[in-house]
Amino acid sequence: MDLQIRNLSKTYANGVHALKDVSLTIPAGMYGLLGPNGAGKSTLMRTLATLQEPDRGSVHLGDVDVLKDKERARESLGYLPQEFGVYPRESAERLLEHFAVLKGLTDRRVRRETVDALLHQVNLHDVRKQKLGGFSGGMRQRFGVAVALLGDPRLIIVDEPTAGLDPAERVRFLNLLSGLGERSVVLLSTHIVEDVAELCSRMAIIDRGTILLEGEPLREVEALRGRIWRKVVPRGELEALERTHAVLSTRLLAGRTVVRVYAEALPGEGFEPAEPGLEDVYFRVMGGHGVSRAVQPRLEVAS
Ligand SMILES: Nc1ncnc2c1ncn2[C@@H]1O[C@H](COP(=O)(O)OP(=O)(O)OP(=O)(O)O)[C@@H](O)[C@H]1O
Repeated sequence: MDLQIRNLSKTYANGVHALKDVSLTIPAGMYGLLGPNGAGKSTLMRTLATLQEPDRGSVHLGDVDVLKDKERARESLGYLPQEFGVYPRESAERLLEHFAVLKGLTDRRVRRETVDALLHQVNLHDVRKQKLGGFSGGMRQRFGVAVALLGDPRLIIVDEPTAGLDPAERVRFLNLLSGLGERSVVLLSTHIVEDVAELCSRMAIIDRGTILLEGEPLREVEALRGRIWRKVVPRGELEALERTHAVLSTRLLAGRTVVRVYAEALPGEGFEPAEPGLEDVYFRVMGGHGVSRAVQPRLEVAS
């Protein structure tokens, strides 16, 4: 069962063209949707989750027409939004039970077993009697996953889940997600490149409503092997270098600037070959799209 997205377009009332003819085929497994803020990720996620309408296009999950048959689609859907409100005075166990009733788990025994298993799965069983108001950000996110997993969904949508989590919570949360992707489509939307690099077997990069790249992270990284170079440069030289080289990214390291450059062959004196990473793929694809950021990647090479 895969998710087929065809020619989705959406323009908001204020004229923002948030999705421009987006088509993707997403197989079972972890799929990363990567893009900067405002790229259109949430618009796409909310559309797939049947929470808003596109202007054009179609979405099929297996044989379910998601946009036309929303009721059926919702039965196979689990959605973890960027932020969700919880009832702070309820315990994790009680609130999950409540959501289970809403999801149609009416048999008391089955419901209890399901809730119990989910609390174990997201590692909240020990704290199931505690009030959600006292939970950390990571615990809330894991509770959100338990809610999203009710009813054994075929499509799990997770929108920007690791923003605001501390490193230990993040690792724990990503491990939890990676266990889900075997039978279902798990769609992870994020602006954090490492989340995708660590977890996803396939991915797409989106910016300004357009898919810029679709593929396998490992393969895309390998394709850059031998073409990524690094150099430590004094501050004053950076600007000149950016005019003559395809600078992908710069990073401050102990007061000096480390520059990463894309080039088919040794780009000049003082450069050394660097191990390519998904961040290089990302910056290379984003280059030339006029993204405003402190360091603007430039791909044109002056003659
Ligand atoms: N309800 C809305 N009305 C008008 N414009 C909107 C609305 N929702 C989103 N937008 C605009 O559409 C574009 C895409 O937004 P979207 O939230 O889908 O991006 P995103 O990739 O999820 O970014 P973020 O990580 O910031 O949420 C942005 O320019 C945003 O300002």
